[in-house]
Amino acid sequence: MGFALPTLRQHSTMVTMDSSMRMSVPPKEDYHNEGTVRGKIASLTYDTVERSLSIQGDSWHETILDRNVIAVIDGREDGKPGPKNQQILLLSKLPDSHYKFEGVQVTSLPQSFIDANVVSPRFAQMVSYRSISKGGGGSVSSLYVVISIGSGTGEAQEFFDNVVKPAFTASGIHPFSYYVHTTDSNKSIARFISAVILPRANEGVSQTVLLLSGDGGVIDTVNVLLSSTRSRQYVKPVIGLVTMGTGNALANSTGLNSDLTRGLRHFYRGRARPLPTLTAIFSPDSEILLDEGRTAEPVAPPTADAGEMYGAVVCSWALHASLVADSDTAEYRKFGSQRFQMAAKELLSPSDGSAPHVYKGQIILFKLDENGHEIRQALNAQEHGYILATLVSNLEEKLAISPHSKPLDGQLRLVHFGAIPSEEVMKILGLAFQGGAHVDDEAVGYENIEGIRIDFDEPDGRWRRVCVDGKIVRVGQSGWVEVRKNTSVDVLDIVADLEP
Ligand SMILES: Nc1ncnc2c1ncn2[C@@H]1O[C@H](COP(=O)(O)OP(=O)(O)OP(=O)(O)O)[C@@H](O)[C@H]1O
Repeated sequence: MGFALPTLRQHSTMVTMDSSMRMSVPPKEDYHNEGTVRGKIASLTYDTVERSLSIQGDSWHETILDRNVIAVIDGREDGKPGPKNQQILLLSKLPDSHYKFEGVQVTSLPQSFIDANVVSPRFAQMVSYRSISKGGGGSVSSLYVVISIGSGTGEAQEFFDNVVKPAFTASGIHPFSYYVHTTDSNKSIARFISAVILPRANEGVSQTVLLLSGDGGVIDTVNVLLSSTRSRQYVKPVIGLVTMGTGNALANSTGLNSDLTRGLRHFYRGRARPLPTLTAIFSPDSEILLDEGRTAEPVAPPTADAGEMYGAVVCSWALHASLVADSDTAEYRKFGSQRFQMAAKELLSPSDGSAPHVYKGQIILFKLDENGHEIRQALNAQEHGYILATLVSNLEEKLAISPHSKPLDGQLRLVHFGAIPSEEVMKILGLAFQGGAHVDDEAVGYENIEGIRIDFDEPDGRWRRVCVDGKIVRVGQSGWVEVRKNTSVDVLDIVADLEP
């Protein structure tokens, strides 16, 4: 045949100890096989340390990294002799930041490579269900794709066209078998969830929604589902997330962004897991700020005593809420996640030469004692700089605001510090970008909480702004907010490929 075999490397991790503590080397075909790639004969070697597949052909060589692989589709067991046809769903990033998808046809992949990349049983079941449902027409269609064209820097449509759609087709999910919703306003996702997903979930239909969005798409979904009446037959929708946002806190904290597939690998390989959420209750005259703060609408319905909002990421006041609010303009958004640091600098060293604001209010923490009973603990300080309760570890890829948080662990944690000099604040925020080292700084408080209540003592509404997952609420004069993690309601699952 005339093609050179690659030199086999010694795979240290492939050597294991059996029960009698003798060295046991797995069979060679676990990580090395002779097969074909794109119809050409090749020698395939999987390195489980580097997580890379080395392909040696007659006069060519190629390396495929797991982090570029959306998934492997293993051939069907049809009982026929000969090698199984398999497919590697491969994503490459081109130099101009565009993506190229290829369904690489192969045979005889090493078993260790298949094991590390094969689609999950959940995904395989979704595909086989669709193939027997005659195209998913009528009432059987339960897969939806939402393209949020306003997220991040506007890549969602192109990513769907160039990657998601062809990857779906290659895996047996044909365009006629799922429904695509493209956003046309900032209310689009909420309306879609409310009009399509919620009624069917209440009828007991299982549904999967792949969101191409930032955190916003998930949060809109959480808000519709938690604020609506759910029937006894309610079946939690399963959400997949392809990360297209600016901060992508949820994705970065859940590991969805740890490969090059923008979360698509998790959708193919992950399990559905409950998404932890929080509820923020606001005093009656609080308003959600819209259109860069130019307009506002009440949080509470007209006759209600208080208004509720729901989140899956963060609820904050003081510096964090102010910088999120100030940076939420078309002008700032052009700078991507840099916008937060730019707004923080302006708040800490105002360009008009004034001193940074000292935030005033009374804070009570809700905690559990050793018997699991709730206790209330007032913070001694009346003056604050930073108050942030979060369910996630990372607000941005490198901003580890709560380094002890584990993916989807459901623990609400408070990060806080008082009215300290701006230089010290900058130092603390800098440490947060260094693996979350700020939580060891003596000026910073970091603790597990069940919830928090803030009674504001701020005459100017600008300093009563609270952030719930990026949305800004201006609390009414002498108003309050009470935030709690949701322990008894569980309205949706998110797909993530995590360690069991
Ligand atoms: N077609 C559209 N027209 C107007 N607004 C849109 C449209 N599509 C999406 N939006 C809005 O754009 C915003 C995008 O938010 P999303 O969270 O998805 O991205 P992001 O803010 O860039 O990222 P992150 O929240 O992760 O930082 C949402 O408020 C959404 O409702």
